[in-house]
Order: sequence, then C-alpha cells, then structure tokens
Amino acid sequence: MNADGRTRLHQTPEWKALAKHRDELGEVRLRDLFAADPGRGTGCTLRVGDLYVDHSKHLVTDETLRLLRELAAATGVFGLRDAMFRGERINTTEDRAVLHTALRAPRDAVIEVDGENVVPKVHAVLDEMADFADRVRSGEWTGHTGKRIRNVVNVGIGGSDLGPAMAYEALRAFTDRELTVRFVSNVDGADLHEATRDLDPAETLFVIASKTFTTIETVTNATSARTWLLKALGDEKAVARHFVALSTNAEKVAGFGIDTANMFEFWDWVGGRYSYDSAIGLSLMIAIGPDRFREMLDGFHLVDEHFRTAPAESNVPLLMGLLGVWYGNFMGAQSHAVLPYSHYLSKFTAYLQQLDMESNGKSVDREGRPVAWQTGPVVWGTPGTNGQHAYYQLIHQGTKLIPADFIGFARPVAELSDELAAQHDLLMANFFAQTQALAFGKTPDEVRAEGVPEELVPHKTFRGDHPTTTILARELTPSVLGQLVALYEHKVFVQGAIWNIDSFDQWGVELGKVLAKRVEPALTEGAEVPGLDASTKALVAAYRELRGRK
Ligand SMILES: O=P(O)(O)OC[C@H]1O[C@](O)(CO)[C@@H](O)[C@@H]1O
Repeated sequence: MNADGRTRLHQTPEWKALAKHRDELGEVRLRDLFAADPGRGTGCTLRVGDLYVDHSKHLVTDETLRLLRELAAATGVFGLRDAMFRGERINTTEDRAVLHTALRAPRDAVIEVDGENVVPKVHAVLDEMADFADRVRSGEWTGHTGKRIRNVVNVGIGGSDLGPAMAYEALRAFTDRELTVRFVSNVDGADLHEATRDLDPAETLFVIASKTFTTIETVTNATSARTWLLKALGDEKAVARHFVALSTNAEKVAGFGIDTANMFEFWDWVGGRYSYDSAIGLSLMIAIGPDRFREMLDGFHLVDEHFRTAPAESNVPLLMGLLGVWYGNFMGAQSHAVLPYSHYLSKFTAYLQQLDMESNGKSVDREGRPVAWQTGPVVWGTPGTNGQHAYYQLIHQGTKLIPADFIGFARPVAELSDELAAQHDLLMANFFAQTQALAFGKTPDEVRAEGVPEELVPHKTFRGDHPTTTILARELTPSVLGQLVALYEHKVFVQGAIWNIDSFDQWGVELGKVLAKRVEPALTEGAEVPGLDASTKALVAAYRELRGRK
C-alpha cells in the first residue's frame, strides 16, 4: 500500500489484468491482426490538429487498449493532468507548480499560481521579446560600435539549449537567412571557439540562457564570450549592447554584469526541459520573427487543449503514453526510437532525450520508495533515411523489441528547387516502406518463392511484428512543430503519472556536478581530494601526466 492508502501500481487489479491479458494473447502477429480486421488500417488512426496519427501497426487489440485506459483511470492520470493545468504544485520534491501550458495560453486565459493569474506576465514577457526581436531583425538594435547585429550566439545547456537549437534547425526555412544563429552548450572550449572564430564581435549578440544562472558550463562559456568581446571592443560598456540574459534569477544576472533591463524573465514553475516556449526561446524568436513564434505557441496550445479535453479513446498523447507502458512494462522493451523523415528534425530526438529521460529516468516513486516496475525508456534515433544504412538492421533482424515513432511530411519545404523537391517522394517512399517491412516482414516461404537457396532463407527472412506509430502532417510549419513537441510533453506526463514518479525534478544530475567541482583542483593543481576512489585517483594521475603537469 502507498502512504496514502492506495495500492501500489504493480499490485492493482488493472496492472494484474494487463499482465494476464498479455499471457493470454501470447504471440501477437500483425499479419493476423490485419487479416482479422480489414478496417484496421483506417480504424486505428487519430487526428489532432494537423497531425494524422496511425497506430494500427502495434501489437495490441481493442482489449489491450481498453485495459490500458483502465490503468490510466485507476492511477489518477486525469486528476493529475487537471491539477497540472490548474497550477497545483504537482512537482512535489521541489514544491513547484508545473505550468509550461501557461506559456502558450491565450491572452484572456486565467491560470493562477498561489492566487495570482500568471497569463498577463507571460504575455508581457512575450511582448518584450517580440519588441527586442523586431529591433534586432530590423537593425534598429545595433552593437556598441553602431554596427548592425548579424550574428546571434545562444549560450545555454540542457533545456536552455536543446529546445531553441532543435526548433531553430526545424524551422530553418522560416528563419532570416541574413542572420547567423549558433548555439553553444559544451564547456569544452572548442564549442565556443568554433561558434565564434569567423564572427565579427562588433556584429555579435550573445544570448545567455540559464534558468538558474548558476550552471557552471553556461557561466563559464558566458565569461569567455565576454572576454572575447572585450578583447576586440575594449570597452566594458559594450556588454550592455552585446549581452542579454534569459533567466529566473535577476540577482545572478546582475552579478554577472548584464543589465537586468536586458533580461527576459521566466518563472520557477517552468521546468528547464519544458522552457523553450518561454523567454528561453528568444534566439529562436529573433531567427523566425515574433509572428512565426506565436504560430508555434498556438500549435502547442492546440495540443494542450486536446490533451485536456479529448475523451480517452481519441486522446493522442494518452494513447502514445499507454503504448509505451504496454511495451516497457508488459512486453520487455527497454528503448524507444524516434525516427523523423525530415532533415530539419535532425535535433528532434536529441531534444526528446532530455524531455523524456530527464523527466522519467526515476527509480523511486512519489513517496520515495523504490519502484517495482520499469520507468522511462532509453530514447534514441536519427533522421531517416540515414538510420536505414546504419542501425535499422538491428531493428529489423536483431533480438530486441524496439517500438518506434516515424514522423514524416507530405510536402517538402517551399524553398526547395523543383529538382530537390522531387526527391521528397523517394524520401517518403522509404518512410512508408520501412514501417511496412517492420510490421509485416517477409516469411520464409516468400523468400523461397524468390528462388533464394535454402541455406540463405533464414538470413533473408524478416520476422516483422516490430511496432511503429506513424505521425504524418502536411508540412513542417511552426504550428506543426509546436503540436509535435506538446504531444511528446504530454506523453511523458501520462507515463510519469502511471508510474507514480515525479516527472518534473532532476536530482539525478546533481551528484556529477558536485563531484566535478571537487575533482577540478586535483586536475589543475594536483590537490589531494579527500575520499577520491582508487580508480579515479589513478585516472587523474594519468591525465596530469598526459597533460604535461607534474
Ligand atoms: O537553465 P539552467 O539553470 O542553466 O539549467 C540547464 C539544465 O540543467 C539541468 O538542470 C540539469 O541538466 C536541466 O534540467 C536544465 O535544463
């Protein structure tokens, strides 16, 4: 039993019913499911906004989905969802509300945290960002020497980098091509070096993105960026024209030397990995312009409303979350692949890794007790068709069950030449062929019928039954990107709610930070670090020797 008297997840009747159902189902063959129901291809599709979501190629029956929905209801997913939208402090270990949905709420919405409607301040910051972005884009905001800003360098890490960097790539076709926009995150000096080596400091704006403004990587890179700028411009006053901050921590921003008049604020109820539609999106907004940014927010909001109000049977994030629970908890899957068939989504899966793995990579429940069930999967993947010539072999013929999401678009971006746009059908032919091959494979008899010698038949047989979700949209617009991201945010929410874990804290990143601080003097000064284990001690000694330090 839980501290609050509720039965623990794996002991609930709904969980046990699913385990029994799995045993009764035995081996599920997609060929059989499709043969039994000729309408499955169209029947198992849902629509949300501009997204067409096909879930027919999953190893589930109507009964599986019904039992999964019962699990969701029994574990309080809908109550927790409503509490999140209401601004309750559902991030219990940090005692915070979880309100990224307020960042994309319309101006007239009312969402209260501690009795205060937060929507007006969200829109006030959006308006300030829009004003600033317009001034940079028009050339009205100049650098210290009066030169126009032509380069924007975002300095941040984790949620203060991955979201805007991913969205910038995704929406490149909508960006001002006259501006160079780069993202620096790694504390490896090579990152900042490569991002700035060909830029004119007089034309460069640094956007320092850090919720806490204490993150060592970001503060270190921001300090080096300031040194780079001042070396060229030679005047402390230049900082005010070349540095802006995106943060919740005005005191630290001022302490760093950035005028808080040049700070765009957000709030502790916005989690880092849920923050790119807050002030953290400023570099993106400068690149695509405020109107496109707002279209993206509208896309997010559309899916928020769908998640909040759609019935369980047609609720897409709920379905995606439940399918993940089915595979992870009842079918033994350890990972989940996200495979976008769009070059512009090259950073989408990396972005989802933080969203999903930092949120649901937990092994104690909300009451602090070890969980007795699997939680978040390893999320991985790269854009098709590249993966097909690398790791798809393992998905098709390996021994692991790897559920995958395929994301594709009917139209290429408008600016492609006719010749390049014509390649789009080939890209999408691969997209459809892969999910078909993964689902239905190729039987030994089909292989034999091709005249393949008997000894090669096992090698050329494809078992099939590799489950996929297909997400199709007309084209990758700012709104569609917002819809996609919100879909995954809420999918992660559903799973965390079922697993009874806090999806909104990230204590697991703390230990490494503390140890790095402790070990650094050993590297630089050869200092004795108390309590250093024998392996790390030997490695540090080897490092110092290789580095040429005595
Ligand atoms: O925006 P900040 O405070 O610099 O934090 C950056 C990132 O560090 C983390 O706290 C831990 O990696 C993330 O959750 C966060 O997105």
